[in-house]
Amino acid sequence: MIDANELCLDALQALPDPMFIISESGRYIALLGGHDRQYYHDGHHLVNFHLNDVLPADKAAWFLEQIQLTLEKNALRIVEYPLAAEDVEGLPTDGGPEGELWFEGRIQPLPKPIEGERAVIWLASNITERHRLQNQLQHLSETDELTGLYNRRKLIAELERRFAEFRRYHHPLSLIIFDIDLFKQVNDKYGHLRGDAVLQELTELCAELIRDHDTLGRFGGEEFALILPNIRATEAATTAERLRKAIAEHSFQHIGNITISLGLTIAREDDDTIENLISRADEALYNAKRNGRNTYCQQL
Ligand SMILES: Nc1nc2c(ncn2[C@@H]2O[C@H](COP(=O)(O)OP(=O)(O)OP(=O)(O)O)[C@@H](O)[C@H]2O)c(=O)[nH]1
Repeated sequence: MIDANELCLDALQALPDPMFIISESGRYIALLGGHDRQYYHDGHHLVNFHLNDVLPADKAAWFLEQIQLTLEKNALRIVEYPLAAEDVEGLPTDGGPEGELWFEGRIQPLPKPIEGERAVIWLASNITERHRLQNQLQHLSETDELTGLYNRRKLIAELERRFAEFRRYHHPLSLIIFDIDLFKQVNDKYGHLRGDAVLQELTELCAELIRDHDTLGRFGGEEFALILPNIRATEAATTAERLRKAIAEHSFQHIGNITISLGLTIAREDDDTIENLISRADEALYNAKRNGRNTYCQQL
């Protein structure tokens, strides 16, 4: 006949992921499972130590906060966090995965106190590979393949974020939309691949001319957008002129000189959405084209 207690214990010991039992004050009460050294280090020495004894202060505080929140909610909580073997005092470094690992922690309150203290089960699954893929996917979904710049989707999200800051804190915000003049002729004369190379070279040139917190992205086709937070209209106009001049003076590989036209606007108190900003910048760009190209116009 099967001994249910023995089976339970065997099953717990064989858990693929480490299961910590941690008290409300942060003491490791027990550790079960997690024996595969391909995914986990041996953390058995942690038992009876306190989170503060073995983790850097900020990490220990974060773990304690998660335990507290779980006990308050009295329900399962799922968190994701990075942790490297070097972060954990006394962890044997021979064997076990290297570098920063990402974990999913499934934290569940225990029904009864242990030695007078409330406690949780903290099941830690190594999700490093999943995390890496998620990052890669996110990067792909936000990036324009040809230029490596933010794509339209990410630009819109970034503009939304900056516009919310403008509405909330009245931080000034400018938007420049620019596009290459007569780019169709470049493609027709030199071919699409050379045209692509121009888009890449132009990207590198522009990236050198903007501030760290400005956001440059490809809005679509040969159209780019530059989001300039915390800048006055006059400074944004200086940036527009700087870009225009730098492009006009640059000799692009194989094709020589090209020019761009730019439309500039700033966020206004009566703007309801970023669509207002985008359409004013577009209008300004259209005016720049009408004014003979290789220039910038503003629609404030
Ligand atoms: N090589 C290349 N060309 C592109 C890409 N995206 C858009 N284009 C080209 O950009 C050109 C845009 O042409 P138009 O909209 O007529 O504008 P334009 O010739 O630049 O003229 P203006 O904007 O009026 O100065 C088209 O020939 C598109 O094929 C791209 O990824 N690579």
